[in-house]
Amino acid sequence: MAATPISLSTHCCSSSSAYSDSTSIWSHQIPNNFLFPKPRYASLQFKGNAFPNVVFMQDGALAATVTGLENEAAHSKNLKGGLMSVTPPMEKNQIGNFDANDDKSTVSITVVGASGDLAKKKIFPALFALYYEDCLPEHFTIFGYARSKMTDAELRNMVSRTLTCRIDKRENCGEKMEQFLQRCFYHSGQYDSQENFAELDKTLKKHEAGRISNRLFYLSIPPNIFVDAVKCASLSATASAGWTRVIVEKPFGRDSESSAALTKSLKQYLTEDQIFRIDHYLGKELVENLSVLRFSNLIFEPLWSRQYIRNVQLIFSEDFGTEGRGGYFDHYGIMRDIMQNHLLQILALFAMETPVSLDAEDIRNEKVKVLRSMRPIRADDVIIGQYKSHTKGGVSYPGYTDDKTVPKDSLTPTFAAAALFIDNARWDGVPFLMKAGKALHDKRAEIRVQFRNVPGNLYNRNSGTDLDQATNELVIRVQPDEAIYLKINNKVPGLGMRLDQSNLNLLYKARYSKEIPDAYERLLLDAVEGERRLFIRSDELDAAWALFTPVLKDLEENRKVPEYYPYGSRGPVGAHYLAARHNIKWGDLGVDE
Ligand SMILES: NC(=O)C1=CN([C@@H]2O[C@H](COP(=O)(O)OP(=O)(O)OC[C@H]3O[C@@H](n4cnc5c(N)ncnc54)[C@H](OP(=O)(O)O)[C@@H]3O)[C@@H](O)[C@H]2O)C=CC1
Ligand SMILES: O=C1O[C@H](COP(=O)(O)O)[C@@H](O)[C@H](O)[C@H]1O
Repeated sequence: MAATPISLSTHCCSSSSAYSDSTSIWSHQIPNNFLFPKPRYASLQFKGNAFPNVVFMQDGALAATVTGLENEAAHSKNLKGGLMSVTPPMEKNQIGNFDANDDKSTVSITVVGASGDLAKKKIFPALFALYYEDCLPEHFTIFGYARSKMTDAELRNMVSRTLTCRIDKRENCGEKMEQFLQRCFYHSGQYDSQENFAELDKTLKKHEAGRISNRLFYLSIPPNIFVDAVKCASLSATASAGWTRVIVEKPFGRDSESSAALTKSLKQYLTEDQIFRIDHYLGKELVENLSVLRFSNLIFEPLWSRQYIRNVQLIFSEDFGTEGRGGYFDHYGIMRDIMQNHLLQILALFAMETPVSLDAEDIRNEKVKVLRSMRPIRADDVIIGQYKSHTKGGVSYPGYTDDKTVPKDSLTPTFAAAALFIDNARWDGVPFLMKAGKALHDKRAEIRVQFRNVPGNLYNRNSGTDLDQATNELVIRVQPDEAIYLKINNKVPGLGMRLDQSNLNLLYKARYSKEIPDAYERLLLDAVEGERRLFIRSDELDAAWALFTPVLKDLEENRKVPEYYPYGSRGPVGAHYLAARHNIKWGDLGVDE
């Protein structure tokens, strides 16, 4: 039989082929004893065949689904039955970006700042979850690097206290934890010492045992030492044969100027492709789902414009203060901590045009375009607040400036609300309201899309229901209790004609029994796989800072005094005035919240 070109790609943990690294091989069939990287899925796209068939291979099984064929079951059976063989035989390490069964290469993940809060809280637990789900390559090692003196055993002890198992999968958890911890090591060193990084390099090499080394450095350190650490890692501990990547945590500067300077410094040592700027909100399930909702359902995209959408609200609130992080926070404030990154990233995904494909560069190109179409925020369109102490039920909650690491006269906002505008054909005149605050009455992150009213208002005439007050609203609740729900008007059952508003509700925990992975799991896996779709490109960052820098400068230079709100309240009343100026009511005040 003549050979048929097929392109083969692998991706982990999801049966949907949102992205892939492809390797073209010439073959007409695949051997039934071929080892596919467990539990990743491999998709084989046969080109030049009569039918557009895609074969998904799961857990090494030869076929789970064959789409595009008339009789899927029969073909799946045939494939399982061993009709397949590869000519020429394919090397295992030809698959995708890495092959979990690949004996020739290894991935070393170094958590720089391993003794810190984020490493303990998020990074090590996410790495364990990936290990638990068999998503890490066969040969991997995790290194903790920080100045603190620790032995491997002490690091393992520290890490073990933070690990938990998936609620829905507890089998072998203790065993898996033990195996994971045996892959964790510690190296103590300074962040600005090339010598210390050269020692780390030696230790990494020992563990890599002559395999092709791929290295991922996670900078979980304060931003003022990012460049030192990158310099030393790049000059003294770069992978010699494989790839070297660096995950950089926010903040990426405090304004356009400092962000550009940081990018310039990082690029002295790394190419843009090696820099993975993390915004963990992009790794959240419902934020990922935003594009799926828009681009895979016919009913939403046609409504996604100024023609039907009255306003969009991006809301973030936490029911605790800056506890423990006041020192960091005071230098940044809520607009830099939450709005300029997390909320703006969501806005960009929400408002961008349809990308050419789901490839990282196509998506990021669209995000940059929409960000560059936005108007820099005006000081008039921003209100700021700061929480003050409050006693409730005999418990007293501290004010922001009660934190010992915060100056007593600090004017740093812990709450802000802003109106943003996109000056393009799709969104002209539609207010995008953002609201973010700490020490509020609840914890939530959501996107609310308020639609325009129904023209004609037939039911007002006939039954006295004012539909102008009962417009449709689509809510994408990012957390907690992930959900997508749509408020619609319906008739109250009975002989009369009375209207009611109800929710069409997709509540994730009711629909899916599987636990939702933490954002850091997805992002770490993507970084290991070289998938950049959910990381911020430098031009995106520039565009984001261009929107916020002028207003931040204005507020700070004029020492604008924040509106004080009690700990645990709904925030400053100014947020309502701001919304009212745009003829809008915040959606999170309703009964469905
Ligand atoms: N914590 C969080 O929830 C979040 C953090 N981030 C970002 O992640 C990064 C790490 O955050 P986090 O873990 O909270 O930070 P930490 O303040 O806990 O610092 C991490 C480690 O860096 C070292 N370190 C701290 N201060 C200094 C200093 N002045 N000079 C040199 N080394 C220092 C310490 O290790 P040692 O002394 O052992 O060297 C410390 O354990 C930061 O960029 C932060 O902005 C982002 C989102 C959330
Ligand atoms: O980046 C940050 O995010 C957290 C909130 O993250 P979440 O995943 O718990 O919603 C916020 O508390 C912190 O101030 C900020 O730096």
